[in-house]
Amino acid sequence: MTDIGLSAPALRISLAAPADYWALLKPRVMSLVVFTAFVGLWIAPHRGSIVVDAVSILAIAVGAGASGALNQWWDADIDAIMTRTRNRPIPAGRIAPEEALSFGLTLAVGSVLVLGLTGGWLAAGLLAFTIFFYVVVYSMILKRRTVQNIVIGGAAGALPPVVAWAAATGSLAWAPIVLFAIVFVWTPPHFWSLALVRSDDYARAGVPMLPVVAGPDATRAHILAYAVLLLPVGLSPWILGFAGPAYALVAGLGGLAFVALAGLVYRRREGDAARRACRRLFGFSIVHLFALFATLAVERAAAML
Ligand code: HEM
Ligand SMILES: CC(C)=CCC/C(C)=C/CC/C(C)=C/COP(=O)(O)OP(=O)(O)O
Repeated sequence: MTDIGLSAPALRISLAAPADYWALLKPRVMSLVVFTAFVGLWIAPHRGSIVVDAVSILAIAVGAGASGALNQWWDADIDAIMTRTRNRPIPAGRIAPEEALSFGLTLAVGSVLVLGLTGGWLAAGLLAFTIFFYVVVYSMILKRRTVQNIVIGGAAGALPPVVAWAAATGSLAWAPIVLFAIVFVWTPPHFWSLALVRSDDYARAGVPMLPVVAGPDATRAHILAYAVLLLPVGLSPWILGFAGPAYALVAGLGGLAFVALAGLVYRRREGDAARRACRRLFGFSIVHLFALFATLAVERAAAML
């Protein structure tokens, strides 16, 4: 918070810097979430005007950011304990929890209403459900209670392309459900590769992440299993006929590279080599998901020429 310097205590006003509100939205993580939503809308068969579609994507982005702010409001106590998160605006004391709560709630309600007006009430209902799932089901209920927290909670991160498809078409279909499945299967290895390196943080905060509860070796086996599963799931848009050969190539080669990197995580169990393997898989997870969705979008753009 920036003290704007009025000296009498009754007149002291504290304002958080815009950068701190921005950080409440978890912008880097949400950028990829919003990109998957954009692709869900882009490949949908019926699209509205460019302005209406742009406002729909903006509403989904704001809803995602709002859920990040509400997550940080709820998790402030554990974020204060973990090295990775202790400098976030609430635990660092730069934003008051109640400010974050009203900021998050206002953006959440606003984003759902705007999406209702531009993309229809099916999409708005799905966005509201996604925010609810991340904040209430994942953050408030599962995260501190079950080792399967991120497997189930991952559904929230996988829903944005479905929300966006619904905004474009007013209905649902198999294609967005397949996109949901890709992000859903991708999330556990994405997250556990980081959790393996950060397991001390989670242990100190008392969060029952897989490496803390089941140990690193079981986590490595889970990572490898999900990486193997991601290969056919990643190829399914091509198998089902709504993606072309470029996509098949990216999903096939990228999926094999993902399995290979997960294999290295499985085999390298000690010291710096183990940590490097985890960081490499975490970094590649982001590149791979981006590449899958970007290729779908480019193929669709090429088909429209
Ligand atoms: C339950 C689901 C998920 C969990 C538990 C999770 C967890 C995390 C964590 C802990 C980080 C590190 C963030 C940080 O350094 O503060 C991270 C980074 C990231 N996540 Fe996820 N994630 C999930 C789902 C997703 C989804 C669905 C996406 C996108 C579609 C995504 C995209 C990213 C990106 C792009 C980063 C890197 C951000 C950076 O550069 O700092 N995550 N994730
Ligand atoms: C449209 C909409 C509402 C989208 C939401 C998308 C969503 C649920 C993304 C999950 C992203 C994420 C960073 C989870 C982190 O888990 P965490 O909160 O346990 O991570 P942390 O320890 O970094 O806080």
